[in-house]
Amino acid sequence: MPTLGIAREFLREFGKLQRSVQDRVYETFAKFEEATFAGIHLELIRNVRDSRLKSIRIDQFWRGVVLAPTSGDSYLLLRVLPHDEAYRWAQRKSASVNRATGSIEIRDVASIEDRMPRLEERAAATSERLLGAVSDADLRRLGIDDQVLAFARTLTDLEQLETARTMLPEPQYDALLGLALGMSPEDVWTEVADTVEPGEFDPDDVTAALARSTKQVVLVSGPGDLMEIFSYPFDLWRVYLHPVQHRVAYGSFSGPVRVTGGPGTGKTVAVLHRAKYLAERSTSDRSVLVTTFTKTLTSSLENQLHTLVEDDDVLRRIDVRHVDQVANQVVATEYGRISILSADEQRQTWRKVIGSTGVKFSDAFLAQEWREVVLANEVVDFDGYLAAPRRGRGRQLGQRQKEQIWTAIAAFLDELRRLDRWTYETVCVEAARLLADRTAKPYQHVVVDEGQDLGPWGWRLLRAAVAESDNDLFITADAHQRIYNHRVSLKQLGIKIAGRSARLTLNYRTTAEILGWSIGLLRGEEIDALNDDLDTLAGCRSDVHGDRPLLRPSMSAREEMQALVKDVRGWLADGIEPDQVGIAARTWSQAEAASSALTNAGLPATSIARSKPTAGRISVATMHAMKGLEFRAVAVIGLSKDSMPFPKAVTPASEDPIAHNLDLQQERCLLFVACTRAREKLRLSWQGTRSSFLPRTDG
Ligand SMILES: Nc1ncnc2c1ncn2[C@@H]1O[C@H](COP(=O)(O)OP(=O)(O)OP(=O)(O)O)[C@@H](O)[C@H]1O
Repeated sequence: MPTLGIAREFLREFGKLQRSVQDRVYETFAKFEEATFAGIHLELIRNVRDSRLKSIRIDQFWRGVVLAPTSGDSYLLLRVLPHDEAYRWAQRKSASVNRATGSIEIRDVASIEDRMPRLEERAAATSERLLGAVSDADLRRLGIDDQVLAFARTLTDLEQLETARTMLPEPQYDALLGLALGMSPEDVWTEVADTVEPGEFDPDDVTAALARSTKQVVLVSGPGDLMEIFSYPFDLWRVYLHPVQHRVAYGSFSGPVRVTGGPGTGKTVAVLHRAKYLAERSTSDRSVLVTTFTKTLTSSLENQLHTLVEDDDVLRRIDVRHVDQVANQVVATEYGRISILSADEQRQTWRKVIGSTGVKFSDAFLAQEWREVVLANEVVDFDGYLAAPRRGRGRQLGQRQKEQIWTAIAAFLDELRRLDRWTYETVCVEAARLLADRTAKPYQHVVVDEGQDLGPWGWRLLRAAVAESDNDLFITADAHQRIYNHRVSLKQLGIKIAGRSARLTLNYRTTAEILGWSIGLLRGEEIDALNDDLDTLAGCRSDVHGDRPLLRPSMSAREEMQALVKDVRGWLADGIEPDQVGIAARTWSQAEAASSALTNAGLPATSIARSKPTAGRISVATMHAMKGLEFRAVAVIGLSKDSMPFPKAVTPASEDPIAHNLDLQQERCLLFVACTRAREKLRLSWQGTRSSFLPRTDG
């Protein structure tokens, strides 16, 4: 029976073809099961370097380029292009089998040859080498062959490598990029090894190579499968996972697992598949909790689970709710309905306490001290407070000051009790206490997305909600996207992940240009990764290329809004649907202003603080609310010196230098989150002087 493979890279292009051409592509290949390709009629291409590359007629103008090995019955569809372009494309390419992974790879052999003399000339002028620290033996072990090795040895900077991306065979490019971005050969090997089956590879056996090429090729098992793939060319995550995603989502583990990875590397996708895997093996309803920290994210997880899981019985076993909802339910079941203080009411309560006790600290300082020292360390009395570590707090306090603070905190808690009111934190603390005493836990498995933003009280609750057992907790997190100042150590919270960590590095969302630019915003920041270790973005990369981010200065707020309306119109005119456009602002009032400007200009816009992203409407939101979402085009507005970092969110250095630096880091992370929501277009604007976070030049 013939095997048909579709190059994943082609699928993205397929999604952009006209509907009529897409239909013809489907019709051409839907017959593959009944006819061998000899029957479908492959045409020879003249002057081709690799005679296994043939053309197939799609319609009068369009041709497919197919890799059709001389023996066997396997075929790989590589491209669909207008006739002449398809021929030119094929004439420059050749196929091979990677030595390390055994997977199929396509290279632009003609361009590599064309590029070599210039690179050699430049290399002769300097002793600098991009991969000078890596030995030939390591490169070969990672699958680099003779031609690519010679090429790699001439490289003197990262840009030369990046511009060669479309020429080099993908697995070899990935390995070189990982090394160039600072990964060790061992780390690169760990990634490569995930895709390798032990044994020798026959370089001529294309059928076996296709089966091994899960990263590059989607294998089609029949017309139904083909229809499914062509119907969701952008939703491949439902069916085909990166090997690391697959290993973590479909493996069995003897305890909690942590998956880290930069933005867009498929952590949420891993969460969704994990929930499906666990629910399929579970027997009772609502036994798998899928959770995160906000309402918008929770509803987005719920929608995606409905896309992934078709069986209603399996869906019923999954309970999607955010951590505060879980806590609320536990506490309300015990005590009846509870009432939570709003942020404003909390501030007023602190101020009242300051008035009655006469302490000389601000309400913000006391609230932080309570959360980050008292609650984080489960302090219950003054002696405990004296002994507690003050992680992330820089201001030194003497015994007398601590006495004052403790008096204020005790008065605040008395006031909560007197009013019979709660805060989100106290609900979590109480829920964790109630659950810790129970042997029958509410869940068999807990799956957490965006774990970097849960506070210690949230983690204690989740730990108490599931018994310590195999596959108890599955956690994804990216500390670079931490937008609330919670610094936790999972180890200290009783969540032991030693030996059960994985890192995702391939970004599926954002173009390399947007990702690289956004990573630049965080350069030099040391960011801890939930477990007393540092997180890293080394190796985080994207294979898709596009425009560089656009920086748009304005003289006034009015001018900034006018330019925004103009650029958004341009995106819509280019065919980007309104619901694929996101506008992010640092503050609520900036978001409101943008929403009004767009609406007044007749463009459909919705503020997603009030409702979910809506079909047919542009989403406008604060950067916080953008978390976890993605859009084809994103405008980040209001990036003036006075708004970003947002002064109210930054503790003055004079009050607490450590908190000051952490607050600045958090503001940078927030901008990073907003920028990495963009798939293809990113535009940043400000009025007057630009934020110090932005590069000084626009190039
Ligand atoms: N294996 C895959 N194949 C194709 N696309 C994928 C794959 N995994 C994820 N994606 C796509 O990549 C994009 C980002 O995925 P996802 O939201 O899971 O990333 P993330 O790491 O959770 O991102 P963030 O931390 O920035 O919110 C989504 O559009 C998703 O559909």
